[in-house]
Amino acid sequence: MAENGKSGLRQIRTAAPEDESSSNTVKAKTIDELHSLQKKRSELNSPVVGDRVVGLEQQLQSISATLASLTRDFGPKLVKGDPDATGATKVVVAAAASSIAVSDSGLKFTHVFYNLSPAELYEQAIKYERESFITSTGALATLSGAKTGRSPKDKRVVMDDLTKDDLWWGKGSPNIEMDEHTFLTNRERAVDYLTSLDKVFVNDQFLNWDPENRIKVRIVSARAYHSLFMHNMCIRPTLEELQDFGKPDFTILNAGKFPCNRYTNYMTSSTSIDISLSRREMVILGTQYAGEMKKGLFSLMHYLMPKRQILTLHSGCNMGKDGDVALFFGLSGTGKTTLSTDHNRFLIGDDEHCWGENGISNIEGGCYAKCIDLSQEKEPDIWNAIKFGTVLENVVFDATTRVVEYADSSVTENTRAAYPIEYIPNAKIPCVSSHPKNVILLACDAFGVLPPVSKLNLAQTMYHFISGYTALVAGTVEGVKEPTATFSACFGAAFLMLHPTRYAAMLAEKMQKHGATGWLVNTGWSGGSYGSGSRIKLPYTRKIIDAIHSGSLLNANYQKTAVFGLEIPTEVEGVPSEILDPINTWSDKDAYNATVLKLAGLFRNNFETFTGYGIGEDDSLTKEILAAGPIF
Ligand SMILES: Nc1ncnc2c1ncn2[C@@H]1O[C@H](COP(=O)(O)OP(=O)(O)OP(=O)(O)O)[C@@H](O)[C@H]1O
Ligand SMILES: O=C([O-])CC(=O)C(=O)O
Ligand SMILES: [Ca+2]
Ligand SMILES: [Mn+2]
Repeated sequence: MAENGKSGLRQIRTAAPEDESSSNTVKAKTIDELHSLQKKRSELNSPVVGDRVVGLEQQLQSISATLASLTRDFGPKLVKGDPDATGATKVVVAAAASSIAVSDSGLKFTHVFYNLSPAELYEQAIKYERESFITSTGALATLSGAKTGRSPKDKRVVMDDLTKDDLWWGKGSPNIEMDEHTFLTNRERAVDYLTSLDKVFVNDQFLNWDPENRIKVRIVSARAYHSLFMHNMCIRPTLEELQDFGKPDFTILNAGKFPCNRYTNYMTSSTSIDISLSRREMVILGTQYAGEMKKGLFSLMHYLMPKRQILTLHSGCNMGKDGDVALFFGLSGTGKTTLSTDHNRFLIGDDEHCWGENGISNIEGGCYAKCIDLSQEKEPDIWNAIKFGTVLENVVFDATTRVVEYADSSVTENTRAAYPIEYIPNAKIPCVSSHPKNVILLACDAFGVLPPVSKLNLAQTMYHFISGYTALVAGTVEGVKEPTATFSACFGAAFLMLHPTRYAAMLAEKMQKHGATGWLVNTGWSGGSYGSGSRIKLPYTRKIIDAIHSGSLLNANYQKTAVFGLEIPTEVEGVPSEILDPINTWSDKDAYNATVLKLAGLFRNNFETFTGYGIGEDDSLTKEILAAGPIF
């Protein structure tokens, strides 16, 4: 050890440099003054026209109206800005008619964080939400609490004059009825909770990139996590658009962890997600899972858009360099996000779209990718999107380095990343395209009997669209893991508002009109069911998708499978030919045949509920659709 002073350690200067009073010192006399130099007045927080601060007062009035209790004739007192900021000027005191307060709640202020930037939301999350951390790549890691997925059994819709005859109710429908009074009870509960807080987050944003059918949404929530999630997932308004925002078309009151009251009518758990289409409001009680907001708005679109002859799709969408467009339908976990995010194509969107007169438009401004087992090599674009601004839900990371361990499912299998769509380098902004050439139905078949790819005729496309099949492996519970079939009409029954055949009829009409080809792609098992076979390799699925896009698969040689009657190609470039007919990959052929029949039986049973409905003008298509199922 060098301790003799000649070791090369730098000398410590004790004397002040001679030029101390010159240009290297700050222009401040106190610490507060110094700090105040750091932040310039933000255009976003206080747009100024001339010497007048615009918008603020209107925004606060409007938000106060949003948060008004229905039993009092005025909204809460709102203040813009951070309650904890030192020397914060209470910019504008809003609303609350100058009545005399009759309860304590009328005396207090609630601070409003209006459309904060990601950086500000990070600071709020890190400071006040214990479960928030910055990962090694700059994402905001957080926990969604007790719920790590949606709660479809707690999703209710108000049955009233508007919805009674129009909506899909009863067996198979995701819309559990509730009455208006109960909705208002829950609404009041959410409002009282939110206004009892010192601060709430408010996002004013848009849905749908089609400018003629854009919907204005307001989201009021209690957590920076929720505000950043929606900032990423909805379309972000420009400053000008925000100033002209006016009244929202739809509002979400998200009380997050605050539960519903089990003594309230209809309540079967402490969670309730309630939609009133008449009031154009959604109330969330007892779940912090942010996907409820995303998919609640998707349900809304499933009601609003078909009224305008626009079809809503639970699908991804991308476009080739030559302008060819593909849709990717599929239930959760089947590959919409993974396969629509393609380095060689432009991304229109990964999950929710509209198909109207002029083509496809994305409903959202962001993507929501599954992260379990995410790898840089297999999904580079998604990997690289996980950076500053991205919300990472329920992932596990190294306590010191903050490096995320994507293989770890200790919190949940459903780990997720929510990022703005422009984080994908080849996203097409604005997110609109022409009509699709290919409609790809994705199924993750854990039984391992559906072919990796089949070409479908229109009737088959409709049969499989209405069936909405996938089979994932049941949970991660110890013991035997049997695949269970899931059928979800239109690959998104959980979000449908009208009867599935109404969407199916629109899809058939549009596919016919625009000459789109249907495909069924199995992204699940090959070589046996779950347990003996293995999941089809992602690079093979990508090759199959490439061949669909390029048009080469359209003209390949085909053969027909027994039972399901699917047309399968004999060759696909880059894919071993022997896997294209699944029977080749099973060593036990009897087991294969038995499994095909088992799955066919499940399809048939499921389709029985639809046999009484017609699709299209006459009954010819309906008959063809019924005949397009498995024959055995
Ligand atoms: N052959 C394959 N094809 C597609 N995805 C695969 C394949 N093999 C494994 N995977 C994995 O399956 C998952 C597909 O999930 P993805 O996020 O694309 O689902 P999604 O359809 O977008 O669902 P959601 O609607 O819930 O967002 C990814 O984790 C992906 O890595
Ligand atoms: O909504 C969610 O939680 C995830 C999703 O995209 C889906 O389930 O389709
Ligand atoms: Ca997705
Ligand atoms: Mn989805």
